[in-house]
Amino acid sequence: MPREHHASRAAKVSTTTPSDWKYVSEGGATAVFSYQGPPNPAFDGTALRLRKTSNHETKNDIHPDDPEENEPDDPMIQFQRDVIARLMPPQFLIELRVADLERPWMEAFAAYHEPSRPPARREADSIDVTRKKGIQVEDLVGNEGWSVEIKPKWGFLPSPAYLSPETLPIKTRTCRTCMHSHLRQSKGEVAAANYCPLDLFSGTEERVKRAIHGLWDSWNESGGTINNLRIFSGGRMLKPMDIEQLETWSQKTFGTGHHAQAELRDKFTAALLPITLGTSLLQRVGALQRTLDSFDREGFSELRERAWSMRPPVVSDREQSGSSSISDVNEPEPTFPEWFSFINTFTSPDTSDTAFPDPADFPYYLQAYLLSATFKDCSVMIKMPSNPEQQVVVKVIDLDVKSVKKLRQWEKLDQQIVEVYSQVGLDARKTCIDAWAIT
Ligand SMILES: O=P(O)(O)O[C@@H]1[C@@H](OP(=O)(O)O)[C@H](OP(=O)(O)O)[C@H](O)[C@H](OP(=O)(O)O)[C@H]1OP(=O)(O)O
Ligand SMILES: Nc1ncnc2c1ncn2[C@@H]1O[C@H](COP(=O)(O)OP(=O)(O)OP(=O)(O)O)[C@@H](O)[C@H]1O
Repeated sequence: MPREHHASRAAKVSTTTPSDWKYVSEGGATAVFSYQGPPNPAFDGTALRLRKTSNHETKNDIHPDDPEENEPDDPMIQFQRDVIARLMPPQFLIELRVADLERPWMEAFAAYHEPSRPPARREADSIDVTRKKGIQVEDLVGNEGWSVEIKPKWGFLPSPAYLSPETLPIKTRTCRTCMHSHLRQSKGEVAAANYCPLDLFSGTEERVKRAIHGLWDSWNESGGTINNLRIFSGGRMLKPMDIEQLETWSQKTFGTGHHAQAELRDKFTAALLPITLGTSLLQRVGALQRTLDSFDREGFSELRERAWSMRPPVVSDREQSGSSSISDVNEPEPTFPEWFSFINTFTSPDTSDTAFPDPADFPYYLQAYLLSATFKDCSVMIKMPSNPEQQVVVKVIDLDVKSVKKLRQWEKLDQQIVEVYSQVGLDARKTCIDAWAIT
């Protein structure tokens, strides 16, 4: 059983003022603010990660029904401690502390920081002022020096074992992220179309260099709006069109301010390449993504169907919900004791890949699939030293628990990605090479 859980707690954030915090950035679920107030050992060098709430619909939240008065700690904290920490060396993880929040302070905080948020995000969601708990984290951007954030996405090609004859030639040639970028472009959306994660995960100099070039080019072409690459300098996110800001960063970092874009890209790549090649973090993330998702979405859906068909013929959830497809009904969210037992099995030396998974073991494979999704969506933060005494810091962030409520969405997205890519002519299809493919 998991140990009794007592997460460490942050000092009272309501003793700070909203203006002591500076907006850093945000993702789909949370927004992050760096402490920049008066010197205070309880907050210096830390950031606050706050949950957001959709302006339009209920989010795929794992604990939406908890009464407000006994809101649990953010599940990410226990998930990192009991699950992620069993798979990731500690040097790659950041400390997470519970930050107690108070409604009036949250309201003032959200109102103060709203103008700093990107318009598209403001339209979609808001800081959830009803939350009583946030997370205080080590600030990887800070006020000095510069940091790079890479969201690598999916670093592997699926095993062909469970693919349909129609999708097999497509999915084993072009990686999911490159196909997803194509889908986004076909819808007129921004995408990192010059970047292939299989290059980044390859571990070979030429290919990693190509991946960093691709990230830079997409960052540049998208006006810095892609989420696969973010560059921070002096606590602010750099934007390629802000020439003055770019020149200041270049001056401080590379000793000369004025560079042609290609020259700046080369300097950026030269700084990042040895770090990317020298860390074992990417290989570990890629290996976890791959081993936890060993049947692809298609094999997983088939296993799920078979598991449902084996259930006793009582009034099924499907009938109760009036639904005709299992895709519309969810299994319960795994509990922490279940996660604990999963990770024991997964890390056990006796666990071997089975060629034909038993549908009776579906709960295990469901957890594996959810955990794979966490690693497919995480980001790598690289904090460059701001003086010769410091070392480069490489951390993995955004290791949230994924919800079973996303299964249907993942199924639909997978189908759509392949369907749209199947319309690309054979000659125009990208060939992505998986350096770590299990043969
Ligand atoms: O499905 P994907 O691959 O597009 O990933 C989603 C991300 O889109 P991306 O492709 O990285 O731009 C998406 O990122 P953005 O909101 O687009 O920055 C989220 O990370 C989302 O996770 P969650 O809903 O916040 O838990 C991610 O959803 P999950 O698939 O991880 O559930
Ligand atoms: N420890 C940190 N220090 C500095 N900045 C951070 C830190 N953690 C996160 N950030 C910034 O805040 C952003 C949002 O955080 P995070 O990725 O955890 O949110 P999310 O909503 O779960 O993202 P996603 O939608 O990608 O799942 C990150 O992309 C990064 O730019």
